Amino acid sequence: MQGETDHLERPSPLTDKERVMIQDSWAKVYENCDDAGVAILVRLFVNFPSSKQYFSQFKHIEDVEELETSSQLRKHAHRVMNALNTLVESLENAEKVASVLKSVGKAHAIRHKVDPIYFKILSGVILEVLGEAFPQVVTPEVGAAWTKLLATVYTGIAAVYEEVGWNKNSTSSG
Ligand code: HEM
Repeated sequence: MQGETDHLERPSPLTDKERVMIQDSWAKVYENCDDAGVAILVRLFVNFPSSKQYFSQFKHIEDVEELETSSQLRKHAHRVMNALNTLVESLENAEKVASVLKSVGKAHAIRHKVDPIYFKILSGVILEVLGEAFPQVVTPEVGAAWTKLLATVYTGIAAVYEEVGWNKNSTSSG
């Protein structure tokens, strides 16, 4: 069991300053919520094509424009951005954060059978795309605060996966 817990090492809680930096920078990103969400998910699927395997409607699509216009992709982008918005709005409310992570984690583990590694990969992609799209907003300090938040999200999701008895070998992706 010990070997399984390294990814559950929780980052320290966000400081007040980090919370404010995240909320201020998110406000700019959220103004362009749909574009930013689609850019993030397209980057995920282009750079890590195996992450497409879970999406019935575009798992075989490679053309970037086709990916961008896929309604299943756009819908998921919207859902991801909405969930992130709820998290950012609730940074002061640990219970709310835990409940969002629980429902996202459970759905992806049990219903969608998504390997949790993709949540870690997605965190890196979010940072990369936001840094490129909003270089003035995402200063190194702001980037560091986001890194911490996204690590918290990932460890929270990984804990839920463990709680529901996630087993890599039971995926249907084969
Ligand atoms: C912060 C990260 C993420 C959030 C907040 C998120 C959120 C959501 C939400 C709210 C739904 C719809 C409700 C549901 O069916 O449970 C959903 C569906 C789904 N998610 Fe995610 N998701 C995230 C990451 C991922 C990743 C990394 C993958 C796979 C690589 C993934 C694959 C899916 C799939 C396959 C569905 C079903 C899509 C459909 O039925 O059209 N999600 N996600």
